[in-house]
Amino acid sequence: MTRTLTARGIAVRLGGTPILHGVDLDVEPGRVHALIGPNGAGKSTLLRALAQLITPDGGSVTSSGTPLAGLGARRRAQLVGFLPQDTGVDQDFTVRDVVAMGRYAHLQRWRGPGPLDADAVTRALARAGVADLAHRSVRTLSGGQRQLVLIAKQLAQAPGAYLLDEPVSALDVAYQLQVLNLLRDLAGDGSAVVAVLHDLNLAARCADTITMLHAGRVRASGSPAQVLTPDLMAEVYGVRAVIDTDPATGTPRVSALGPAA
Ligand SMILES: Nc1ncnc2c1ncn2[C@@H]1O[C@H](COP(=O)(O)OP(=O)(O)OP(=O)(O)O)[C@@H](O)[C@H]1O
Repeated sequence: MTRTLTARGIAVRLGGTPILHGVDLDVEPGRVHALIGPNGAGKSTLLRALAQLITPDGGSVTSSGTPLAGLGARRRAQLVGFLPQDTGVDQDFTVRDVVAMGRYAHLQRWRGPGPLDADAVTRALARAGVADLAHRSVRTLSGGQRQLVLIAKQLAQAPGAYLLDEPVSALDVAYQLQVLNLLRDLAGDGSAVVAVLHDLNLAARCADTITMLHAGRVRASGSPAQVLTPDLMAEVYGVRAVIDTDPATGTPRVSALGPAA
């Protein structure tokens, strides 16, 4: 399912405080789009608004022209999937059970899962690299393993757009690369992918486009080379940074050297 995800003028207030001020975002199918910005810039809030987990006070989110607001949960889950930043799980489900919950979006009303759903779950477990954990209780997993399991759940859900809040924050370097390659593969399949990434060099390597948020507003949006500039690093992060080209990957490389002058 190839669908464009578009946000226009997203405004959000939380606890009476304005957090997002008219944010626009365009994510094309087949593209990985990174959201970056300092702590508290509003990245998670924007992702939650895109996923309709919070109702924006203004603006709209559409999937290839279909407004997400007001859709039923099942239809919405076909269009967008969300990986939260906090992957804590309280209940005593097996890994396979959790991944199978991703199939909810595709089950017929009054019908249980069928062989196609079971196949989709098996493939998702394998693709996320957690097939060997399938029968473990999620409560017994490490933070990184839980992150991979929730990514597998999204793969089973197979939405039009994947929204991932810091999907590699708990992962070791090998799994970081595995997940970032997976995001590229999902885009290659025609999905729209939006990921909050704190590691700017990983964002530069993985993303086609980057949006930089600052204090609830889009400060810059474009290719990694357009967004990762010394001026914006100084203005938005308050750091003096040298940007060169990583000789191994050919993508921009950010070296933060100290506080901005
Ligand atoms: N429920 C809430 N009530 C009031 N303010 C909130 C609430 N949730 C978040 N905020 C505030 O909204 C702002 C944006 O938070 P958000 O989590 O979206 O930022 P972020 O860019 O994802 O940050 P981080 O990189 O630290 O995860 C912060 O100042 C935060 O304190």
